[in-house]
Amino acid sequence: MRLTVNRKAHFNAAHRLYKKEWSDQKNFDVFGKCSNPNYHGHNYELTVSVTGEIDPETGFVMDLKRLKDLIYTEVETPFDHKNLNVEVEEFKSLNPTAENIAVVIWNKLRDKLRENLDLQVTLYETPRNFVTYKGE
Ligand SMILES: Nc1nc2c(c(=O)[nH]1)N=C([C@H](O)[C@H](O)COP(=O)(O)OP(=O)(O)OP(=O)(O)O)CN2
Ligand SMILES: [Zn+2]
Repeated sequence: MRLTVNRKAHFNAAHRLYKKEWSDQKNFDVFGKCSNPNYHGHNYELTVSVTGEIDPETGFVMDLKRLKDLIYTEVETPFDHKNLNVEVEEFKSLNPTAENIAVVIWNKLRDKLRENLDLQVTLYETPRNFVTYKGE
């Protein structure tokens, strides 16, 4: 019997969607207002979902306190109140779209979870724009 435990988190961050090889006009044509050279911010909402068997001894799929601490260390501390393009190593050479941010978060958390647990991340960039990634 496999169940999913979920933990929500949030972070505020600035970004700019652009390709450095392109002119500001071409970036605007492709990425619109999110290519503003002076950056802009989002209130990102994250849901991390971990699926596995219930441990008969603890009754846990995974200790949600440990999941909370992992998200804090791997996501909130490095991303919250940061300019993603400028201050976060992964996005110095990777466009910080919601898709790419979700993949980076998934990879960071995947490394810290037991192999028999499945992981999905859902990232809201705005209240109406969100992406999901489960490593496929
Ligand atoms: N596939 C993607 N498309 C877009 C992304 C993205 O990360 N992946 N990002 C953006 C912008 O960064 C931003 O998310 C869009 O902002 P906006 O259009 O203002 O979105 P809203 O939901 O706030 O817009 P409403 O008009 O209020 O619905 C663009 N595309
Ligand atoms: Zn944006």
